[in-house]
Amino acid sequence: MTERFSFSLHATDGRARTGTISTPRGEIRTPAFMPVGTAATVKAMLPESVRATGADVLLGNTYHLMLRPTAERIARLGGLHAFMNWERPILTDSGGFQVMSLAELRKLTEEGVTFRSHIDGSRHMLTPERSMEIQQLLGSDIVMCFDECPALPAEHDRIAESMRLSMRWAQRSRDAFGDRPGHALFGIQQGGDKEDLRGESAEALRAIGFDGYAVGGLAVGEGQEVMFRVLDYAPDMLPEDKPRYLMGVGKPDDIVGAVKRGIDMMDCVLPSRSGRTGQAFTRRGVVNIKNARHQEDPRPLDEHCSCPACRSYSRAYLHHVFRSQEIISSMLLTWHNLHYFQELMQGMRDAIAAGRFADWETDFHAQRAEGDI
Ligand SMILES: CNc1nc2cc(C(=O)NN)ccc2[nH]1
Repeated sequence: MTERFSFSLHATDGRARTGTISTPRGEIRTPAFMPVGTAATVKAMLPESVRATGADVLLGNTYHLMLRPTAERIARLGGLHAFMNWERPILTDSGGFQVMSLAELRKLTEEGVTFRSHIDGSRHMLTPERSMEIQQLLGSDIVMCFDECPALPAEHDRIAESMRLSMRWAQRSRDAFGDRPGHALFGIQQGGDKEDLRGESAEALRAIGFDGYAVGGLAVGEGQEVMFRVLDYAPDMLPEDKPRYLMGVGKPDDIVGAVKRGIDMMDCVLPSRSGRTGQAFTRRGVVNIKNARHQEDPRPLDEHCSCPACRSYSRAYLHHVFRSQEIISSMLLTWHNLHYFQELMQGMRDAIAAGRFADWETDFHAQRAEGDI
């Protein structure tokens, strides 16, 4: 068991990399997909079920937990790991992104953001210092800098102004985080889809020095083509010996394209959220289980899948429990989707280690039927 945080690369294939992040709470195999546990739970899943899908690390949301039940209460109860019964690594975001997308009556200043809770209208403030305090109260293993994430498309000057604020906040986050062996602080590169601004941001973060570096400000409406164009240069601007984390991504083909371009970690609500809306991801594409064509289909979602949904239930059954809004519908489809996402990551880790990522990617795209299946 290591007392420190470290990252070691095992193999590269083109720009794709595979490695291990070692933390005091366990190892993270990269490239890694992090299920999102917003309110101290991965919705519709027990923690042991999340582990059974192959997840090494979860994401927790600072914005939600600071509002309810509050970071102070979670700290009094022993921290987020004990509270939610997940003893492996947890990465928490800083709250910056969600305060801009969920909170009401937001006011942004150099100091930070004041806002009203979307739950009960109570007034709150997030600053780099407060965000570090909250993430420390939660007991997070990987802490994210407090930053601002502009929506795209946006003008160069607007993106520049936002990125430079985020870099000043990155320094304040670093100063407030202090020296915490075994805990990591990740900086977040901003700069939208502007290569010069992405470079300026990377240099600013490198000068401050972080344990890992996120590519932020993407998957905010720019579309896959623009996102991949940015990923054609942005990750390589970041230190190659540290983990690179692409925030908020994504669909399976987004994930494959990001790993191909040097990304080591990702998180997305897609597998869990879409599971609750009846969307099942398979190697051949998406199954919309609510579609009437599944109502008497005795086959599993995916005959090659070993998850509980595919081992023991038919599409007809999944169609029925979804239509009936039965709780087991969310349980089975979420489990299946998280299992599929982890299988995708394992497939890429193996392919990169064997130097056959290009063949694996060709096969990945070849298997995907057009449209619904
Ligand atoms: C779903 N898309 C998406 N983009 C994100 C960007 C950030 C970011 O730049 N934080 N500083 C965080 C979460 C995101 N989720």
